[in-house]
Amino acid sequence: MNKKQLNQESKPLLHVEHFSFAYESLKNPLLHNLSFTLHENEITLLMGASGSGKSTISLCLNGLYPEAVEGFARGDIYFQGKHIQDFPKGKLNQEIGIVFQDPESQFCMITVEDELAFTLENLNVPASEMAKRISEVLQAVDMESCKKEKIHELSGGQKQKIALAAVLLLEPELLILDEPTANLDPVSSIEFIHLIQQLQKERKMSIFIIEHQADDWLDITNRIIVLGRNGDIIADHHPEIAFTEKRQVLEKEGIFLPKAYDRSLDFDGPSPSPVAKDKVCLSIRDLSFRRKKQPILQGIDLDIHQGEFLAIVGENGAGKSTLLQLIAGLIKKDSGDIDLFGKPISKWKESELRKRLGYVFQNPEHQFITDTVYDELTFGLKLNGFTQSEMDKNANRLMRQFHLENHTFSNPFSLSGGQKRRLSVATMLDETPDILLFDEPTFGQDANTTAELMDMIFDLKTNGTSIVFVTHDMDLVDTYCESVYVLHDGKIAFSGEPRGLWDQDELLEKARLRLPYRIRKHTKAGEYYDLIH
Ligand SMILES: Nc1ncnc2c1ncn2[C@@H]1O[C@H](COP(=O)(O)OP(=O)(O)OP(=O)(O)O)[C@@H](O)[C@H]1O
Ligand SMILES: Nc1ncnc2c1ncn2[C@@H]1O[C@H](COP(=O)(O)OP(=O)(O)OP(=O)(O)O)[C@@H](O)[C@H]1O
Repeated sequence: MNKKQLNQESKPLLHVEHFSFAYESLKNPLLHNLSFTLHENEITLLMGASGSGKSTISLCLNGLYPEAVEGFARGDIYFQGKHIQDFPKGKLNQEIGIVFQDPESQFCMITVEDELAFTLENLNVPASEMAKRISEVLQAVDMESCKKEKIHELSGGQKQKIALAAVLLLEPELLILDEPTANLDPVSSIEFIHLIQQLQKERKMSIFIIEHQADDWLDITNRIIVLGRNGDIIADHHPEIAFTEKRQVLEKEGIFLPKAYDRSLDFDGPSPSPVAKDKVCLSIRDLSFRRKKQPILQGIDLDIHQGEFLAIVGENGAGKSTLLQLIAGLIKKDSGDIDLFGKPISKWKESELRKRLGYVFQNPEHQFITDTVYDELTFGLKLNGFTQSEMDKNANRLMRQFHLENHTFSNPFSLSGGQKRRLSVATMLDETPDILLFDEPTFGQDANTTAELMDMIFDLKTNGTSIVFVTHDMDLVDTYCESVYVLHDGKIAFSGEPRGLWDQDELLEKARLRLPYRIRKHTKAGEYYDLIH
């Protein structure tokens, strides 16, 4: 088959006909009269602005919505020629496996092994076969060593791999992946895509992937479907056509063009002017931390200067989030010193510490404490005795800035993944602290919201706030950060300006990092096939 054609000649697998969907709590219907067909053996990417309804479609396709939510659907969905409503309970979820955007919401059991055994039990797999099936699937996602681990103790990227393993056990005909690489380190992300390609070939599955950045999927994707802001399909083409002939439509929607197609990129790269490193806000000396007697961090030295934009990078499980939690005083060090403005972090009063230091968690849901977006944005102000009109003014400003103005009274947990992430950042900006810790602040964002978020964070830095930024996106590190720390084997394996990191081939490989695109483009290094072969 000519790869440039859609898979029209393959057999249809799932057919959506005039399908519309509305949430009861939203003023306007979300999805409008959608009609499309997914074919056997096809790999399709679904793209669209944050909040356009991508996750909602995927939950409708496997019959979870509208049943599990307060919403209305109209139109029909057929799987293998049969209406999805005619499938026996539980059968459709097996045929159409879905890995949720937030893998945590998918787990029912405490340990990895129990979670996978639970899935097999539901499939009536005999106990004697279970151990073998569990080992095989953990091997496929490179997580064998975590079989006995508690799921809540895994890092974000590790959880994502376990969620995939659980769904693979179902041996679905159609696999839906909602932003599957969002929390993976750069090399794991490439390996994951390679794994999906292999699985697709071996199991002849169809795959439907929701992604904001198509770059690394391009080689294996047959088709791109784009959902517009008005809830209709605005493009459905082979990637090459979508990103050339339809590029203006996509750009208007705020969709990331793959870097290879994005002529607007400045390949010489901006170079953030180095901050004057005279004022240290936070200093870490010889910091060590263990979990269950295992060293996670050892002998860490790190200074955060006023107005510095500092990145912390490293492979999944390297200890990046742990380091942020130690800095924020949320967990206690085993040894060493963490001083904020010269005073040990443990000596600060909780209320004072929170004013000085803001922390945007890796999982936004861990941060929400109220029932509405408005309450979330005004929680701190209320505690500090601000008046109603001051709170309104502040909340309205933040909702406008973060495109949440249609969600004032929405429950934070009902927002889309990207909206949740933006809310979690916004809540830290009611009163700007001296240091802001961001754990992967841009995941789940489209091109426009990423650019806006980064510009906003950069403005904070320009006004003197220190930014500590955990990310897997080396292009952002290259563009925005003055300093970068690489965590590897519990230690700091590199610290300095990003440009000093990009020629450390051995370290980049060990720490599972990837060169930023502007350098890959010139050197042709770190391309898809270099990384997986
Ligand atoms: N359970 C729910 N109840 C009410 N509204 C919801 C619910 N889930 C999602 N929404 C709203 O529906 C819209 C679409 O959300 P959805 O998660 O489908 O978007 P998305 O395209 O996947 O976004 P993102 O790229 O940010 O993940 C958003 O405005 C969101 O706030
Ligand atoms: N609450 C916890 N209890 C026990 N172990 C944990 C806990 N949280 C994390 N860990 C373990 O500590 C190590 C470091 O995890 P951490 O979340 O800091 O990594 P990370 O670099 O942020 O990873 P990722 O990029 O995947 O988010 C991992 O091996 C993880 O399994």
